[in-house]
Parts: sequence; structure tokens; C-alpha cells
Amino acid sequence: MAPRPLNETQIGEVLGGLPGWSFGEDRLVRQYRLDGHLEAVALLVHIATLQERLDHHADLTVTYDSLGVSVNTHSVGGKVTELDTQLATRIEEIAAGHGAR
Ligand SMILES: C[C@H](O)[C@H](O)[C@H]1CNC2=NC(N)=NC(=O)C2=N1
Repeated sequence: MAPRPLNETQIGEVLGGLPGWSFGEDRLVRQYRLDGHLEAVALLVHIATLQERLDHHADLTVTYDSLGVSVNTHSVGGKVTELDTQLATRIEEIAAGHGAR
């Protein structure tokens, strides 16, 4: 069954438990800072591996020692769904293990 888009109240509740994440332009976004470039790339690869397993993919952008994450659900026309909040929650756990801030 197709995931249902979340409303702003629902998104706000989830973001309360996801410090550093924000909502804008129908996306959940987070910018992580790492200790260096290879650390940023290592986090990207770890997240990409998770995304393949979940079959849900955020846009990941490495800029030297930073990793940008931006996600919504394409299959509902680019809205935030539970698939995005679940992925963001898992990414947050992984990022903590990489010392991302
Ligand atoms: C065929 C495959 O399951 C779909 O294209 C998946 C892949 N990853 C995805 N990622 C995101 N962010 N949204 C989707 O709708 C989506 N769909």
C-alpha cells in the first residue's frame, strides 16, 4: 500500500525527536559535519547501504567534511511520509556512531 503523506503537525511531532533535522519545501533535511572528507564519505556509504536495504533513498551530498541529507517520498509526488521519518531516525542513529554533529 502506498504511504500516506504526513501533515505538518505530524511532521513537527517527529522532528521533536530528531534534533538538527528540519522540514522545508516538502522535504526532511539535515546537514552533518564530520572530522574530514573521508569521514563524510564513510558516513555516506553507510547510509547508502541502509537505503538499499530499506529501498528508500535520500539525496546525499558530500561537501568536503559535510554531508547533506534531504528526503521525501517520490512515489507520492514528493511529500514527506512515514518512510522518510523512519529513514531519518535510522540515519540519525548511524550518524551518531560516526561522530557526526
Ligand atoms: C522501485 C523502488 O522501490 C522505488 O523507486 C523506491 C526507491 N527509493 C525511493 N526513495 C524515495 N525517497 N522515494 C521513493 O518513492 C522511492 N521509491
